[in-house]
Amino acid sequence: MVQTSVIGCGNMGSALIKGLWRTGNHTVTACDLDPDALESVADYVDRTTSDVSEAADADVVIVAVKPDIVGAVLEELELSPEQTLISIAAGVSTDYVEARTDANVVRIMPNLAAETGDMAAAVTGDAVTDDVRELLDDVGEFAEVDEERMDIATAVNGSGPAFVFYLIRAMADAGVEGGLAADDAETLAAQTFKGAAETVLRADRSVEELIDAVCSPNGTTIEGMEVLWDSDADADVAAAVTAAEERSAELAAEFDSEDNE
Ligand SMILES: NC(=O)C1=CN([C@@H]2O[C@H](COP(=O)(O)OP(=O)(O)OC[C@H]3O[C@@H](n4cnc5c(N)ncnc54)[C@H](OP(=O)(O)O)[C@@H]3O)[C@@H](O)[C@H]2O)C=CC1
Ligand SMILES: O=C(O)[C@@H]1CCC=N1
Repeated sequence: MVQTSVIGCGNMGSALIKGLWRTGNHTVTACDLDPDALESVADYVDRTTSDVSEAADADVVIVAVKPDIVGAVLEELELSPEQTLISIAAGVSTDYVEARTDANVVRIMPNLAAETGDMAAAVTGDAVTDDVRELLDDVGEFAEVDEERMDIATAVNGSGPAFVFYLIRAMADAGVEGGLAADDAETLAAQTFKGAAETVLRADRSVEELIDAVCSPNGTTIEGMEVLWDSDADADVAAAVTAAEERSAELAAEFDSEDNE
């Protein structure tokens, strides 16, 4: 069992906690100042605390607070070089965290799907150990990337679920417009995204080949694809990703300038 602490049990921290709980490989301590946040994860952890120093008693400490709180939490957190500190904050560099702890620092950009064991994560840093890889494997898929790629990874897989939720909503709304019950439309749209994603991950065909496979000659899909190919839908998705990437870089620049003050 890996002793793991999660500091900050909001949207992302609680998703990681629930994902880790499902694996059965972790003894988890949840730490948050908000009693309601602790209450919401109490069924998935071994211990809850509002005291950061209690959360320090772990092999792996995941700091899952908002970026602007990371510095304050690190000030309170005394760790040794034998421990691993995982930082998941958007725009907060490995250097920023390393300068404030003695622990091995690993920077990860996770996503909300950790909760169901379907997380896509980017990880960076020299201290990525097999234990960290195992943890990431436990809750989904991961890619090891250079630190300079963390802004784009943040946009693609960190913010990405929101973009996909938006697309699911658009497809479900079209279903409702066509007469499906709202619940059915949402289930059909969401399951279609899930199935399509699984197909991409498992098939040995390219995305283009898979589109071809759905488009029967003189059939229905090609009519819809013609609309998409004639639209700016791909450019709009790319613009959303770029906007998120730029914001991540902006946050990183703010933290760098704080470091140099
Ligand atoms: N949301 C997402 O999908 C993703 C988020 N991230 C990163 O995860 C981090 C957390 O984001 P998110 O979960 O959305 O944020 P939330 O605000 O939902 O969660 C943060 C939690 O930390 C608590 N907190 C604040 N100060 C402390 C402290 N000193 N000690 C312990 N707990 C504290 C907050 O309590 P209170 O509300 O009372 O302040 C809150 O419960 C961010 O750095 C973000 O960049 C990364 C990938 C995806
Ligand atoms: O929106 C954010 O800043 C965080 C980081 C990636 C997803 N949510």
